[in-house]
Amino acid sequence: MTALEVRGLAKAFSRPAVQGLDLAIAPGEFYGLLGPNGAGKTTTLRMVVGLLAPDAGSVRIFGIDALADPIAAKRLVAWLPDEPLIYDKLTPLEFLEFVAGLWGVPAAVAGPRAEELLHRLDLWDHRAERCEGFSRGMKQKAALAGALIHDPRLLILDEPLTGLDAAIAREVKAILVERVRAGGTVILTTHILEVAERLVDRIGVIQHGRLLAEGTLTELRERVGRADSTLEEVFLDLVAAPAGAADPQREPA
Ligand SMILES: Nc1ncnc2c1ncn2[C@@H]1O[C@H](COP(=O)(O)OP(=O)(O)OP(=O)(O)O)[C@@H](O)[C@H]1O
Repeated sequence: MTALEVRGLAKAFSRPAVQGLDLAIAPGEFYGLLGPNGAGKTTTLRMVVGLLAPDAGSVRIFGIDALADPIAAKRLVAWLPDEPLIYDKLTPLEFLEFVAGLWGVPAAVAGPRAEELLHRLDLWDHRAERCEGFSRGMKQKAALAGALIHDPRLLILDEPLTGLDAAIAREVKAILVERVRAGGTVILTTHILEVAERLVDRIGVIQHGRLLAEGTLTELRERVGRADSTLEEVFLDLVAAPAGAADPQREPA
């Protein structure tokens, strides 16, 4: 069973944003979705987590049809948007208590988990302060703690490291890697290609709402014929190539 299976996903606003996208992500995989600005990454993920209705296609989360049974699918997923909203009249502890309640996590489980998350994310000393006075990075950390409080099987994060200082970014990366090692599935988007290069198992590159290339870094390097190059070089080659040119298995049009 896949953790996430997307088939023929499509969404148009004034122009097509996602065009017949297929993705299959295995349980325990750390997957990076990359693409230039406006490629359709956020639109794809918003459809996956049920915040946006697709025009066409299907989404399965651990075998559950997310369009037919959105509540069952959503129970397995946490979504951290790039600009998360938190209830900033609450303190981080109150926020986590509130979010845990929404997920039906028993207080005896949520309490210690909240404490651990706040320690790890360096928010413990601020646990009794209202989030409204927090910096952008602190709010982002509180939101990440909220995403982890119900211990989701599939964690989806949109640009999770933007705005975080180096120490916290490292801690967040460590938390994500630990989740994957423990069998969790993590999908993230990032423009920080060094992050993707070091963290993820597999990379999907999308452009104009279509999957341009997918594979491990080694596979992507082979595809563009650059054995020792960085992901940045591979990525720039892929997105600069005319459609189909980077794929040796594809017949020229
Ligand atoms: N709510 C919306 N209304 C109209 N157009 C939208 C909406 N959301 C996204 N789009 C358009 O869909 C396309 C894909 O946007 P999307 O945000 O998915 O890209 P992205 O890959 O996440 O980009 P970025 O890296 O800049 O965050 C863009 O052309 C964008 O302008």
